[in-house]
Amino acid sequence: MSHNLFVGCGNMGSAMVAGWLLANENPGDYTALRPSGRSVPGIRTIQRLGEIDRAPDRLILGFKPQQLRALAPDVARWVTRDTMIVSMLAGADVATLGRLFPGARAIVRVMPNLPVAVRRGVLPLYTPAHEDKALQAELQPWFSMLGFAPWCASEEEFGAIGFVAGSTPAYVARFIDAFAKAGEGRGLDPGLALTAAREAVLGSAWLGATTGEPMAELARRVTSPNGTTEAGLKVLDADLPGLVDRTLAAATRRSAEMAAEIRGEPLQ
Ligand SMILES: NC(=O)C1=CN([C@@H]2O[C@H](COP(=O)(O)OP(=O)(O)OC[C@H]3O[C@@H](n4cnc5c(N)ncnc54)[C@H](OP(=O)(O)O)[C@@H]3O)[C@@H](O)[C@H]2O)C=CC1
Ligand SMILES: O=C(O)[C@@H]1CCC=N1
Repeated sequence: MSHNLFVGCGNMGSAMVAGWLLANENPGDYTALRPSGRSVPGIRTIQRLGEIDRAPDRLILGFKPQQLRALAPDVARWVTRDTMIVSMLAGADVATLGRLFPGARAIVRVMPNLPVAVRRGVLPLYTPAHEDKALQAELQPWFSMLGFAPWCASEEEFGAIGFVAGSTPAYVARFIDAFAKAGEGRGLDPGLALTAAREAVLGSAWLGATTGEPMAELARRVTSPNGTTEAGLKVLDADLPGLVDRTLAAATRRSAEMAAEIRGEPLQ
């Protein structure tokens, strides 16, 4: 049994743990380091690395990217040739991770999103040893317990999928809230408006995933000629593609800034 040690297990680490436990993983195979002493439901939590009772096979970096350079020397002391580094740190590229953890068996990047907690996440994967089919075969079932876990051929592709999926739960939450607020503005009870908007988004994505049809076709099937949806889409279509593009561009810029900060380069 592999020992999976989270160094930092807050929002995202805890979501991953919840997903793995939901998939009937053995809680004894997971340990979380949280300096605050807060618990992670279902697994052992420690406050210092010195408290681990066995060497980790997979050491999962779950703290903030800005902490990487400060924490790496202490973490590296627990890395042997058998230890895999799994990094979920936005903006920390494999070259930087490789320099900080030179003795590791492998470096794997994952960019999960929050629905991993209910095993419906999107979690792109990248390793510089991506041609190593044995490594991929070893890890695929583990990550796939949490959702859609594609291996990326390049770090650029990994970054692009991460931008499409990693933050999307936050964007979708805003989208649902905007519809709920608009419903409230039209006299709906707030709870009813929120439930209706959330279920409509969930049902639409579910339907699209079930039929596999192009999103344009799904939209067409909703849109009666000269009906209400057509009138609404004329407004939405004028702004949404540009808005989404600017949103991802801002996240991409920030990721590049964070990568430079992590490498210790001065900000532009
Ligand atoms: N949130 C998200 O949706 C996503 C996050 N990520 C990445 O996940 C990582 C964590 O983000 P998120 O979970 O949101 O952040 P949180 O702030 O929720 O979690 C950060 C964790 O780091 C721990 N920590 C703080 N200081 C130390 C330290 N000195 N040593 C060890 N651990 C420490 C915290 O401990 P304590 O719990 O005790 O406070 C906490 O568990 C980031 O690198 C982010 O880029 C990637 C994809 C999506
Ligand atoms: O906001 C962030 O930086 C992290 C990475 C993707 C989602 N949350």
